[in-house]
Amino acid sequence: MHAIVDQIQSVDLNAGEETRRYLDTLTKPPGSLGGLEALAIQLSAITGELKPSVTPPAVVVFAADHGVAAEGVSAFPQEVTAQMVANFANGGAAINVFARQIGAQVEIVDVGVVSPLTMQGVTSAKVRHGTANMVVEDAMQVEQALAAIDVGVTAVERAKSAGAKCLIVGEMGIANTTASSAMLAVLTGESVASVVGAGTGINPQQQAHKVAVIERAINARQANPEAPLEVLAKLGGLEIAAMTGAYLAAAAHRLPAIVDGFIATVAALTACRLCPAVRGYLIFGHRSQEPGHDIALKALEAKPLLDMGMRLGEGEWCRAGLSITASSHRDDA
Ligand SMILES: O=C(O)c1ccc[n+]([C@@H]2O[C@H](COP(=O)([O-])O)[C@@H](O)[C@H]2O)c1
Ligand SMILES: Cc1cc2nc[nH]c2cc1C
Repeated sequence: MHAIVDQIQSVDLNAGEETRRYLDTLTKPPGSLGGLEALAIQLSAITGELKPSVTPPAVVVFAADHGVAAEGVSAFPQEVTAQMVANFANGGAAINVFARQIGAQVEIVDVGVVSPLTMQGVTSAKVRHGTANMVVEDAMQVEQALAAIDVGVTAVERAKSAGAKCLIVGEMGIANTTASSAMLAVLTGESVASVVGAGTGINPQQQAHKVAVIERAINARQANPEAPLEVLAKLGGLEIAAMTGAYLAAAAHRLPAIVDGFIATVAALTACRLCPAVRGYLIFGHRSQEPGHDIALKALEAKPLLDMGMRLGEGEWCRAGLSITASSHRDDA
């Protein structure tokens, strides 16, 4: 496995307990701030500090293409991945607006977009030009999955060196709900039909086709559910691997990491299967409209902070959620 896993230690439960005791000294019935208190306790356990700060935050968006897009599983064509990367780089996407509002730097990382894409504002870290079509062959080799994990690790290390105190990970990849649904079905043993949703907005007929495509891929690839790296390589995606690496690195460097959306949660599940101690470092931002998200959250015993019907995937939670997270530790009352 990637060497970063050896650097991961469990969160500091004693620091969490100290914060719980402190919260109980404040002028309110013990525990009456519910989830906000749980968040404050978790942030202390992550950082080891009684009053940690989550600002400034960093947003990192990983982008890559998926060979399975050729099966007609998305409402959008593959070219949209590269178009959106250009949009992120030009500051015109939703995540740019939200990031500006919370004072976050944004890094866009090309970990495997099909087109060449050399433009200012995009970190070029292509492991390959999109994955292969998982119905026909393994999406990628295990070595490529490891290289993509490494792209995520180094992006987090850059953000930490630049002073980030919390990490918001987003993604862009046409057809990546197909890849994540396939991974999730194998990792949890749930039926494909129960995890698959409309993604970017396909109709019920196209959704039935998407289920059939994923079932064919799962049968053809025969990934071992107990081997997360194999599941990632055979059925996953380059940006999903990079996000997995980002969560591993966040844990290794004791940075709170926000898991935002369905694809991100499947990457988080993969990271936790690779190293269970990662779980304590993850904060679940919001509940996506994608039906598989509930299944992934249940597998992680996670309760998201917000439920607003969002299903973008760029890191959109950050605008609404960062203020909640930050307020759990504001000491100006
Ligand atoms: O994060 C989510 O919950 C989410 C749910 C549905 C779609 N998306 C985004 O839409 C793209 C994948 O959708 P699709 O239909 O092409 O598989 C990809 O760019 C994701 O960022 C994201
Ligand atoms: C337009 C568009 C923007 C996105 N942002 C993240 N995933 C996306 C998918 C599409 C299709």
